[in-house]
Amino acid sequence: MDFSVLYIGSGQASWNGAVPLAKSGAKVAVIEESQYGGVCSNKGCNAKIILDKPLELINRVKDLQGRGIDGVPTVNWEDLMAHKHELIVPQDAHGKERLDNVGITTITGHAEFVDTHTVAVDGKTYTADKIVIATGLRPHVLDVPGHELFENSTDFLSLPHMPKHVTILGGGFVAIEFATIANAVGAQVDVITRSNRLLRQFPAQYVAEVQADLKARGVRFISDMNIKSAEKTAAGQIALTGDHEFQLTTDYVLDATGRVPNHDQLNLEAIGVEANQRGIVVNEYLQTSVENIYAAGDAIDKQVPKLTPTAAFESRYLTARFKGDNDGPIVYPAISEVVFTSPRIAQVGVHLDQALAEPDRYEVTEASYDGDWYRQVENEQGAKLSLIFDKNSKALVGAAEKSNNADNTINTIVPYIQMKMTKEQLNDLVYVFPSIEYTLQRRLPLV
Ligand SMILES: Cc1cc2nc3c(=O)[nH]c(=O)nc-3n(C[C@H](O)[C@H](O)[C@H](O)COP(=O)(O)OP(=O)(O)OC[C@H]3O[C@@H](n4cnc5c(N)ncnc54)[C@H](O)[C@@H]3O)c2cc1C
Ligand SMILES: NC(=O)c1ccc[n+]([C@@H]2O[C@H](COP(=O)([O-])OP(=O)(O)OC[C@H]3O[C@@H](n4cnc5c(N)ncnc54)[C@H](O)[C@@H]3O)[C@@H](O)[C@H]2O)c1
Repeated sequence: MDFSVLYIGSGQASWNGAVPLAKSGAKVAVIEESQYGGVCSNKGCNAKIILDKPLELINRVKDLQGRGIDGVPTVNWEDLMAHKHELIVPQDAHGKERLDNVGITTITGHAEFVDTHTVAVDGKTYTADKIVIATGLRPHVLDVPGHELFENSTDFLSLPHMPKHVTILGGGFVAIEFATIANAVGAQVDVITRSNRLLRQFPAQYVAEVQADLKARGVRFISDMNIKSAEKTAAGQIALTGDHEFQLTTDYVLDATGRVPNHDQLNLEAIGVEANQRGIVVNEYLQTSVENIYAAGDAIDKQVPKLTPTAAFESRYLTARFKGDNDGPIVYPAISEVVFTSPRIAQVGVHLDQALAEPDRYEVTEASYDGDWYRQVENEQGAKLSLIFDKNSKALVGAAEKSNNADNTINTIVPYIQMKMTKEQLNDLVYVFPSIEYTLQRRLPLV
């Protein structure tokens, strides 16, 4: 065999495990057909958070108007985009170097299976004892006449000029995060959804509040609407039609109707790897229906969120398994999530909606930060934290927050929940004062 382990794809689900595996002496190869480092590094999380940063700052400045700050700056989209390019363009080369530097063989091109131990790239074949499929997802394309006029998340993250009127199809992460950005940069934003519920992963109450906030800032929501067609107008705009004779003319359409697995381009049927429209089917060891072939990251059909930290966790799990350090099944920890709206919503552990629906099992305490002197240093209004306790064990089992600092608060809570920390242990943590963490600690039932 040419290699001990061969990874298809170079994203978070690949390099987080491949690098330590190679360092331990294994003969490792990574095949990448596009940019090294995958979606998060090149056209996902990293690029998005750069575009979000000025919004976050501006929101904080707005909250302090007349309280020490006069005047609100505006976003210069072209300069911001240049800053984004400067940081993101080198990621591809860095991603390859990270692999080359530890002796991993990098192969650039599209991989397809020949048999269960052999993969072909541009007519050349490579063999390996074990193969890890880490091929991720690509944007879904809404199947309507004229869809070629739509752009996707990758296009938006390199948009040279912000159009006057941006229309977004979908109500998930990408749709709402990018609606927040386009609105803050000054575009008229319309969000068209086929149902009336946005961001299904997050607590209904907090999502409704974020939506109301976006509406107040001028974002229009058109719900229960199926788009039927798109056409270019004589003036160069895009004319959309939908249910009940709906018509809308706009400058730009972002198709944010989800992401689909790339496994349809791997010749899996020929070698018997089972897959469906949600991803590759794996067992509790991340093993596919073919014994020596594994899968990790967004590529797999799984219940846990398809996020960067889960992809990295799975990659590290596989490395521990391949090295013989862990022969048990994958056990997912408490997984935290955040949506980068302004304010943000973040959560970890038991879902707030589930906890509210099961009052016999869970106790939920909701606290508004409006009366909290430290959080009011920033004068943010309407920030809220829900803590979820198991009624039997009294343990903290979940939390959700809506605030500008929600990601930080929830990160602080992650170890409390994951380590099942007791009241005594929580009481023993000494945080910096004043700080968000100190403020949060005071909300927990300590001694
Ligand atoms: C706009 C956007 C914003 C996001 N923001 C966040 C965020 O803020 N936080 C967060 O946690 N997650 C975020 N995500 C999700 C995150 O990017 C993914 O969960 C993560 O990238 C998954 O990593 P992966 O390695 O499984 O797949 P990917 O990163 O998709 O990597 C798969 C790689 O495989 C390659 N490939 C596919 N098929 C082949 C083939 N046949 N041959 C060779 N190579 C192939 C692809 O080119 C790609 O580079 C975001 C996603 C998007 C699209
Ligand atoms: N902050 C973050 O962590 C973050 C940010 C962006 C993306 N992501 C990840 O990227 C992935 C993709 O995000 P996304 O927003 O593209 O997907 P998503 O699944 O979150 O949202 C897709 C949206 O499109 C709608 N939709 C699907 N098919 C449709 C159709 N035929 N017609 C109309 N609407 C349709 C869905 O109802 C949903 O509202 C997710 O796995 C997410 O975890 C994470």
